[in-house]
Amino acid sequence: MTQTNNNMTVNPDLAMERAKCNFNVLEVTHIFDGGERNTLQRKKIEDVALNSGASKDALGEEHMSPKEKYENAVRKSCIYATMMKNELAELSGLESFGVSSPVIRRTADAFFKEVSPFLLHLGMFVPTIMGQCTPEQQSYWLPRALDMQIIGTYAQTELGHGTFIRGLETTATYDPETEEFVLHSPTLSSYKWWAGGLGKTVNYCIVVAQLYTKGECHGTHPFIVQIRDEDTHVPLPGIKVGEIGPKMGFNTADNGFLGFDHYRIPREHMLMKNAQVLKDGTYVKVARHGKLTYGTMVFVRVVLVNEVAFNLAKASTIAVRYSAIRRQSKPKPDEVEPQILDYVTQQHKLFIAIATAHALQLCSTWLWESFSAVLAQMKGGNTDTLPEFHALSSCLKAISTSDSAHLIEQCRHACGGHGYMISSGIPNLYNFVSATRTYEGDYTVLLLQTARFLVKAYEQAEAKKPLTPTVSYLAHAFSGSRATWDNSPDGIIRSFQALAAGKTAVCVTNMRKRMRAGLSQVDAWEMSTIQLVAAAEAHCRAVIADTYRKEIVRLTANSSPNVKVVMDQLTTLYLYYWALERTGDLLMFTSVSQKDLVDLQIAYEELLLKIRPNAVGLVDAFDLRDELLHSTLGSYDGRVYERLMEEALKSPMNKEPVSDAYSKYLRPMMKGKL
Ligand SMILES: CCCCC/C=C\C/C=C\C/C=C\CCCCC(=O)SCCNC(=O)CCNC(=O)[C@H](O)C(C)(C)COP(=O)(O)OP(=O)(O)OC[C@H]1O[C@@H](n2cnc3c(N)ncnc32)[C@H](O)[C@@H]1OP(=O)(O)O
Ligand SMILES: Cc1cc2nc3c(=O)[nH]c(=O)nc-3n(C[C@H](O)[C@H](O)[C@H](O)COP(=O)(O)OP(=O)(O)OC[C@H]3O[C@@H](n4cnc5c(N)ncnc54)[C@H](O)[C@@H]3O)c2cc1C
Repeated sequence: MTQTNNNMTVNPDLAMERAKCNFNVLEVTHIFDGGERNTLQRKKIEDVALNSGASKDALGEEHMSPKEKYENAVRKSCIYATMMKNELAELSGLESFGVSSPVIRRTADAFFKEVSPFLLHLGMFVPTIMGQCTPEQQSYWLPRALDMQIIGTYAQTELGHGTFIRGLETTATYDPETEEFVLHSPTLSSYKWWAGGLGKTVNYCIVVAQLYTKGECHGTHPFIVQIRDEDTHVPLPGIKVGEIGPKMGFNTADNGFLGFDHYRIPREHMLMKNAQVLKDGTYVKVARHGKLTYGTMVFVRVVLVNEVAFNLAKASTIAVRYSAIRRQSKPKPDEVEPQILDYVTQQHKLFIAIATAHALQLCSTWLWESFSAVLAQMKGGNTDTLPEFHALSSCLKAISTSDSAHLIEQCRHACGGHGYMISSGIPNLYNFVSATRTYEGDYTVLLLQTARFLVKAYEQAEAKKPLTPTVSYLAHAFSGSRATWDNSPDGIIRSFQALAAGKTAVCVTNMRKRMRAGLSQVDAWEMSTIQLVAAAEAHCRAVIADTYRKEIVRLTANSSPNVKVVMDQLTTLYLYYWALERTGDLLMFTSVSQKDLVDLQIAYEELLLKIRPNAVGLVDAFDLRDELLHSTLGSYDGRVYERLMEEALKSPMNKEPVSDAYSKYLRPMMKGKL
């Protein structure tokens, strides 16, 4: 039986859940939007972008051929880009449209079940122009790029190398005679590979290549390169470009390959903010830090934490709403089948997903603010805070993407068979987010970057030198005794820090032992990398836990009592969950006893029950319109079975009563005539 609510027919179980929610949902929405004003502004943007129906497809994307899917994605990208230039630019209060605004990103998702072929234009091409060009170069390129007169991408990765940027093979050799760079792909493995939009969409790209001048190699540098004619879109002579083929996801992103045959570009097309080549070929280093050319990657790593938090919020909304309407099994024979959300194991799967979406959302805002502070200092020529920020953004990118991918898959498990339907929305979310664990720096590789910083910080702590804020806890690593366990939130956070310090200490000790036994520093490091990755992960979990807790306490200082309670319950759940996931480590590095852990498990289970009545309210607070969810299982009205059937009937397979395959193959085979 269904119930009508605000002119909408709502599943009665969902209506009941909403009736029993005991906190003000809108208040929580405001917290995560950063205030009521932002919520109103976001809703206005969503109304303008989505109410016209321009985001809808006549035929579901999943039923289109690859070519149709791509063309449809370009069509909608153009509609959305035009909206951004016109209606949305003013509404979003952005000086330049689109660049990294989470609201604009969020709204754009309504237009694409997978991704826009313009993602790299806005996500990396424009940010590279902003971050790597001189003011003169910027004034030439930025207006054209922002106005979409040119469309670009970021072509760094090659067939042979993605992680090891210093190993890239594409060359850019300066010719002082003509004042040009000659771009060349000397081998098959030097072909650029993966850049989004490169296959068919863009006419420009940022190319990262080894710079040679006066016979000397100066390492990788970025160049802006035209690859297609601005009018006909035909690839220019000397350019070999195409699309790389079907992938697990990102199938509307036309990721491409690109090779150069002695292709010439003007000298001014080297992005010269951090290093320059003068007309006579003299190389001049401008930047005070050698890794500033990696700046766009750092920017995207920061953005990605927000991006995956948003996608996890979507998956948890779908799975929690579905779990409220789905009834299964009969543990008590005299009662009706329970909602699957009543099973404690289901709550264990789902509430950590909600808490993690909150934790990552708040960490992403905090990380963005830290990034702005680092950029402001660097503007004044001070790069002192960059190593700590690189270590921080690396581990947060690695852990947030990996945790989100894992939890999105867990949300799919929580939806049983129906979660496997494309129309549930979860497979597309998983395919998108699982890629984020690899691109923009692979998980292991980035955690090893953080580990480098941790080891150095540990050595500084050992020498009683001052420590930077995110690793200040390492100063307590030398007390000689195990950290005292205490199950208060602050106590658990201290234990997580003790765990990170303990793991780092083990790594340092083992590396020193191995070196004393004759291993080189490089080999001793390599042999310790499993533990170094674990130390960096532990550090990151301590940072996330600490930031989440502090931010929630700060943001709910003036909230109504029930909002305070439910937010406190979720942060506590997050801390208990990770303590229980790491019991072995806690036993190694803190004074926790077996009894403490048994008690903690019981406290965790009781907490799940306390959160249970508010579960639907908590996902409603993400305030994700149906257009953003793209889900038969997660829509606000909970008409799950009706939607599943409606979607099934749209399948082209159902257009004819008997498939052609019957007369072609089945019948002859069954009649013995094949
Ligand atoms: C509508 C609006 C839209 C907005 C968009 C919104 C959302 C979407 C967002 C994004 C777009 C979407 C999709 C993106 C698709 C994916 C794009 C890509 O993948 S682009 C390619 C990315 N590639 C990588 O990330 C490569 C990873 N590799 C590296 O980063 C490096 O090679 C390395 C692993 C870090 C090693 O570098 P290197 O060999 O040069 O350095 P080391 O010798 O190891 O270290 C020396 C030293 O330098 C420090 N360091 C390294 N990197 C940095 C850095 N970035 N910043 C500061 N410092 C750095 C390192 O720590 C060492 O220090 P020390 O220990 O002191 O010696
Ligand atoms: C969907 C998608 C979109 C992309 N878009 C772009 C784009 O627009 N532009 C662009 O330039 N690139 C893009 N990429 C490429 C992406 O940045 C790289 O794939 C990524 O950086 C990983 O590099 P790799 O593929 O070389 O992996 P590899 O480095 O070959 O990794 C393979 C394995 O080796 C391990 N490994 C590698 N090095 C080490 C090490 N030093 N220590 C320990 N383990 C190691 C890794 O952990 C991993 O398990 C995209 C990739 C994907 C999947």
